[in-house]
Amino acid sequence: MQIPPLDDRARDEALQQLDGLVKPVGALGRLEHLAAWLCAAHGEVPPRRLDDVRVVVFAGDHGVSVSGAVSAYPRHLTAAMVRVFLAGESGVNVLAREVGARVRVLDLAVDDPLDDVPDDVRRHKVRRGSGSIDVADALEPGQARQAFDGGAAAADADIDDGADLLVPGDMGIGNTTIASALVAAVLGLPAEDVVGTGTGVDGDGRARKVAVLERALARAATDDPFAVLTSLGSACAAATAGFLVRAAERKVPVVLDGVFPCAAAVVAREIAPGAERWWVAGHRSTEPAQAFALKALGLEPILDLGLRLGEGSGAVQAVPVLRNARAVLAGMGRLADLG
Ligand SMILES: O=C(O)c1ccc[n+]([C@@H]2O[C@H](COP(=O)([O-])O)[C@@H](O)[C@H]2O)c1
Ligand SMILES: Cc1cc2nc[nH]c2cc1C
Repeated sequence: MQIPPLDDRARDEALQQLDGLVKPVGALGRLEHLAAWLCAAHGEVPPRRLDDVRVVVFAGDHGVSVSGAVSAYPRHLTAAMVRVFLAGESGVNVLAREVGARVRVLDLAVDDPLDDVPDDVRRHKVRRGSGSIDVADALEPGQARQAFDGGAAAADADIDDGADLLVPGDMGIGNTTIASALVAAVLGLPAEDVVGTGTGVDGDGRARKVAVLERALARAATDDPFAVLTSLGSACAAATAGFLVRAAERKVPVVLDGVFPCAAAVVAREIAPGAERWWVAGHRSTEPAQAFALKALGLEPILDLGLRLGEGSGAVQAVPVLRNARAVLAGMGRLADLG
């Protein structure tokens, strides 16, 4: 897939202008790098405002959560949370409202008919629950591509509607096991290194997750990124990858969230090398797999608040920082004008 480059001239021009603002050189730290990144993405100095921010929460279930062994919470909470997102009462709904971002939820593979929710929510639904990766492929042949295209269509819809910035969110009991599997497979890491405690499992729970992952990694075909999504991923992981790649293709910056979107990003970069240049990391999650993913993508998280909620909740809190980065470059005076 062809990913457009960022504008290095705009980046250099931005860095030069930042050095000339009424402050010691470099005094705005990483805010300066973020401002220069936005200039490179927009191809202009200063960059455009980031007024229209959209979060898409990809929701789905996994075979690994049926036994209740890999999460601190039961599987039916995924469907229940879809209704909470629709009611505007989830963590990300509240945090997004504070920054004026819109949130929508898409059911890719929730194990519930959800026939009480608007049809639009289910328009990209691939199946009810992905397969249990320790014993079978997560997806049937063709479903990874179908979900990837659904995620790309979701990005297209928001971009066509005027989005300046996109945020992929996730909701799915068992998601941290799937995210760890993707990171381990793509980066060649052992299960023991990538598995975390997710929603809050104890030591035994974490050991069960490691065992599930070891069986999955021993079983799975991982020769290309779509094979990885099919064998170890999920409909949501494939959709998130499609969302990320399409945003990059259309030159719309993305703020990544926690472990699940970052794991999807590692796979998406295999599908579309260079797409990662269009993404920033919103925050550092508590999951080890996210740290490995960010390192591999060359991304440094903006915030580090110990969050482990998912949903896009960390990424939306980084949006004001990005807006501030643009504002200082656009609004501060110049040292040269002091005389
Ligand atoms: O974003 C993170 O890093 C993160 C860390 C731990 C848990 N979560 C959220 O919790 C759910 C997955 O946790 P688990 O324990 O069921 O794998 C899923 O809905 C995620 O959005 C998210
Ligand atoms: C209640 C709840 C809300 C969530 N949001 C994202 N993951 C979640 C997991 C649970 C259990």
